[in-house]
Amino acid sequence: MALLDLKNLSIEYKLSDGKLKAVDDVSLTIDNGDILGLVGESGCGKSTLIKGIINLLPSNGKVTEGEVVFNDEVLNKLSVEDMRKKRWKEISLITQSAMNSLNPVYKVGKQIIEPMIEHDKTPKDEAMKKAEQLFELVGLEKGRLQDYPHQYSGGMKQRAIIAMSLALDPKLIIADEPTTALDVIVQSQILERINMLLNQYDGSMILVTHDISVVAQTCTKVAVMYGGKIIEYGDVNQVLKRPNHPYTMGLKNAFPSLVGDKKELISIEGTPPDLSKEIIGCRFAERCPFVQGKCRKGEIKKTSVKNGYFYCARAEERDELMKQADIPSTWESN
Ligand SMILES: Nc1ncnc2c1ncn2[C@@H]1O[C@H](COP(=O)(O)OP(=O)(O)OP(=O)(O)O)[C@@H](O)[C@H]1O
Repeated sequence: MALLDLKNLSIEYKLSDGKLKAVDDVSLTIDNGDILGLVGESGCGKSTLIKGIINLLPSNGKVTEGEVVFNDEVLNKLSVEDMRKKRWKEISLITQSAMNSLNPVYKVGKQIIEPMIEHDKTPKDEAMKKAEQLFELVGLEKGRLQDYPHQYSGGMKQRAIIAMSLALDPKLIIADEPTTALDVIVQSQILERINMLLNQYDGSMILVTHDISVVAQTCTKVAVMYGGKIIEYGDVNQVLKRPNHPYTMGLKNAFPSLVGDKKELISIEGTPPDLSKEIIGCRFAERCPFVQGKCRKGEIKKTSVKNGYFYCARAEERDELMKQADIPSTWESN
């Protein structure tokens, strides 16, 4: 049984003059120990998807189809109160704005140990010891536990929130661009340490990022989102070494490789589609250098591969497309 199973999940926002399908028929699974990278450009539906998973959609947002199954329980049918009980202990969320959720009137240490004492009935001195270890993990001095949030910089608050979200050994951490306020080296150090900690108790993580290099370094699985749909999903080694979808091929070209030779970075011209309009055919067609007539017609079929899938009308020609995708001139305005 998977820890998290998203089954054909669709989410819509109501607009004053219509609706917007921000998540379209998304399916994926996360097992214990998996670190899933959810990548894609701004506006492609990543935040909406994670808000849908934890039942935190704004009032105009709604799951219109599908299910979020976590530990054999359908989360999108739970009451707000039942869902609240699961947060922190079972599923913990780290967002950029979370750093504003530190309470200014309490010392940071108190805020970290309180959930351990309340939820897990951990004795106070043990909780404090764990808080110290977590601070070490995120690179904060333990003496800082005695400070108030206003004595912290933005980056320090971010680290404290990460420590807090790990305090109850949650089964699943959902981290929405958790380290972008920090510099690149610190980012990768912290992600590596979170990984090590999760490894100790087989915890899992969904890491939302627009940076495919971070995924390569941190994740076991990857879901590439574009225009509300996961257009490619699978094991990280498979997807990043041998991408099947032209958008993934393009993303790979657009980020520096962490290992290996320096290569020319090629950006993908254009912008993602407007999700408030109906999209017929492939949603990447407007920007795809390999677009043909058949890409603009009807539903694009799903092609299953080992441990994953992708949606491309030219799936059979994948090897040839990959060769062309490696050539910079392929991506010049088409
Ligand atoms: N409350 C809302 N009401 C209406 N539309 C919304 C709302 N929130 C997001 N959207 C729209 O849903 C789509 C997906 O947005 P979402 O924030 O999920 O994308 P994202 O990939 O997380 O982007 P970013 O990386 O910028 O956070 C966008 O078209 C966005 O404008």
